[in-house]
Amino acid sequence: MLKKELSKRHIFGKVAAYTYIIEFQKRGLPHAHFLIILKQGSKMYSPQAYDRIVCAELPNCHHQPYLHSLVVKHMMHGPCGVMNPKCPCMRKNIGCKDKYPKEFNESTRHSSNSYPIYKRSDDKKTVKVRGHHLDNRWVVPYNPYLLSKFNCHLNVEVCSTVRAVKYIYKYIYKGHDKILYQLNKTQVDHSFDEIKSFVAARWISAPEAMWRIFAFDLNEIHPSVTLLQVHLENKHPLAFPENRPLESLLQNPTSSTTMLTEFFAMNRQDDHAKSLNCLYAEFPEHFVWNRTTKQWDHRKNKQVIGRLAPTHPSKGERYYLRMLLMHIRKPTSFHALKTIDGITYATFQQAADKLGLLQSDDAAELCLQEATLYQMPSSLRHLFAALLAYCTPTNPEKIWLKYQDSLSEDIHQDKSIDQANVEKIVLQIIHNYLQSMGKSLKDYGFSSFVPQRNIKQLIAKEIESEKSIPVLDVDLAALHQLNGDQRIAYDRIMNAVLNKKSEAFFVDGPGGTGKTFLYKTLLATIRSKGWIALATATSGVAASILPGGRTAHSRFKIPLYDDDAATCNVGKQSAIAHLIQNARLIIWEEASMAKRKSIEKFNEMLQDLMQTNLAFGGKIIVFGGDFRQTLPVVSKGHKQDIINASFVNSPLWRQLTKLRLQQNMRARKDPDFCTFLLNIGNGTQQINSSGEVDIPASMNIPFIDDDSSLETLINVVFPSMESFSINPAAVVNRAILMTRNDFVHEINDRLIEKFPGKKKTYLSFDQPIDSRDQRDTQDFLNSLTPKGMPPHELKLKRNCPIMLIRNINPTEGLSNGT
Ligand SMILES: Nc1ncnc2c1ncn2[C@@H]1O[C@H](COP(=O)(O)OP(=O)(O)OP(=O)(O)O)[C@@H](O)[C@H]1O
Repeated sequence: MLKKELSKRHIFGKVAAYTYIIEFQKRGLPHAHFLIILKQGSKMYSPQAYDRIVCAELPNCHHQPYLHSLVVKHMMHGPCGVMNPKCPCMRKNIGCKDKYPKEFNESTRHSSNSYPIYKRSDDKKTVKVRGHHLDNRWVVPYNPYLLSKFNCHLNVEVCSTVRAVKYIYKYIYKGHDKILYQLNKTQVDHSFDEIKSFVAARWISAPEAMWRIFAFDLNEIHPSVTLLQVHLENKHPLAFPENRPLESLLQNPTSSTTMLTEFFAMNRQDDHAKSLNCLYAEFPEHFVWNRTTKQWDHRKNKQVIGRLAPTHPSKGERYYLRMLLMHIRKPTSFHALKTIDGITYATFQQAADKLGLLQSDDAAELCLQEATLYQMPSSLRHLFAALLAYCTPTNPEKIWLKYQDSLSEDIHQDKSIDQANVEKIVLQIIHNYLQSMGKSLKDYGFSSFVPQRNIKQLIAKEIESEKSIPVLDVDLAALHQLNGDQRIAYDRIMNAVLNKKSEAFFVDGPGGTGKTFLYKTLLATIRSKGWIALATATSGVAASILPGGRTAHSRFKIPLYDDDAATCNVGKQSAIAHLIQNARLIIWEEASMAKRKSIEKFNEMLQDLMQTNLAFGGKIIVFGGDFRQTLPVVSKGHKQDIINASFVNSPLWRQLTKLRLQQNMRARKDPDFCTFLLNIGNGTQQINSSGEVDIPASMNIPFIDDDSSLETLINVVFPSMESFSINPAAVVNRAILMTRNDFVHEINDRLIEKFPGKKKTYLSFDQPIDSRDQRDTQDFLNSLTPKGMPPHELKLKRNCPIMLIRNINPTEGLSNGT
């Protein structure tokens, strides 16, 4: 009925789109979150327009007695705060999470990043709710018509800013609450399979069960969205049963038909489709995809929106194909998409360039041009490789030709090398940099470039660079400092290495028990004998701590994305394959943070290289980590998804020899802190009545007010900024963790002001797609802080710590996260 009021009777105006989700909470009663997007002519832009729909005041009890009684009954918040500290909205130190009571306001006005601030007059009118007298500051915004009609709690807000809209979307898509429970049964055989006993479960109350039994809608998006396939010619995914003969699959004509190929076919053969002159994205508005016949049928009713599957620029031609599909109407084939003004181009990229769809490479060029003024050729080559890898310029060869001289200046000095060879050498160096980032110069055009194929030379280079990793005396001497547990682990591992006995280990130790100390000792011992020991870690930061460390993903070319079919990209004849075959020991630190699939793919690659079915190809591997610390990151995953993705869930886990380190070496002088940390990790720390762990008072900074408490925290963590500027290493061991990006920016701003030295500010340049919008949108774009991007205003000082967010040069330790 509510849906009908909104979308059929248009009580708020003509509706362009809506989405809603039904939720069940607390005692299980259903409620809906509805987001309505109005059509252009109906959109509200002014506070006066908001007032026509939303009210946040008590109505007049004489003129509107019914409405007044409903507001009192359903729309008064709390009371909370001092009147009722136990109200469910109350949060420690913050007060009411919904920020009630609100302020009095003479009139409705815009607010910077949330819902509007509604009119709440200070008219001294109060009502008695749950034993307390409440005024207009406690009224939850409502719509008088809907409230009177439905006689229930119905909060109506105007989403006047992008942030408010994003918040609502988050609400709508956040999914259901889940709980995790463990089944304990009497063990007959005394074996307890920890993994199997974890089962994902959803709490369903009786009303929700009824809702589902009657198959009522739980959510809806209107218009619905059809996702359209985007693939290169004959490169579409095909699903088929495992035992189906490949021949029959190939003979089946529908094996080669997809949404895209049939879109082309319709544009060639169907008169209606031809007359529509559609873009691919518009096509589903008129035709519906029949999955069984794999054909587009004429759409009779229902409104839908078409969306092309997103593609990242790094996907090369597929990205440019998508771009063309977004702009070319009624294409009849892949070939037709490449044909512009009668000329057929070799690639989709060239066609897109010809159509003027590609951004100019100005920014990349300007950056290189500026750098040529003061940087040495070797740094310039690094920069050029980074620009290729991260800025995806549209015409890299053109930029290369323009700056070739500056990029080759040093090699040119060597008069024994002729011009043609200088070019080859410089391109090879750039190619090598790109390879360390998992890319190749070939990915960026450079059709005439032939990478150095002399495999013997490449093998020698890889082995040479591993063997040249310096062995530090302190790491060698550390052998005599190992504590009892470390010594046992060291002896077990070295015994396997010396006797070439295939075995895989897992070094399990809570933070600070000296895992890294042990790895460094092992690496030093083995390398000092002239043998190869590969040091890898899941994260770039951990890898940078180990001598010669690389991330496991980059070292073993493990696929980054969860693609079941993908394998480690290590050819049997490649230099890396030889390096792995020759390695006496492989260390993988922070394996607890790696996804089990990555480790399973690593195992398959080793079995393939070593031609054996033994676990990890019979190599001696030392995995390490601490499952009490960070687990694998599963995007938008719930606890159960994270547990499922963990190494412990892999069949390989059972094949590892577990070595335990227990003595905390980092905090030997603070045993209370050690015990506290360990208890948290083990889940044995006592919890309070709300199910939370109380942080001991000695570790807390008392809350006085936002400003002074934050200042105290900063002073405790960074007591002397002066000393850090002399000894930069001291500062990188300290950090303040925050829950939100805007808090991080606020603290970074404060810290950089305190840091000694002259401040330098770097500004980013934001550009809207349509340059005519530059004036209106620039400030807004500058205010955005998307993840993985530095802020618009980046303030730095010499020696201040920074964290890289790209793999600039992994071989030199400049990887993401370091
Ligand atoms: N046997 C030892 N003798 C002296 N110092 C040690 C010993 N073992 C470890 N340490 C020191 O203790 C500190 C913690 O060790 P380390 O960083 O190796 O622990 P970790 O288990 O890797 O910790 P985390 O899990 O937090 O990374 C380091 O400063 C290290 O030098």
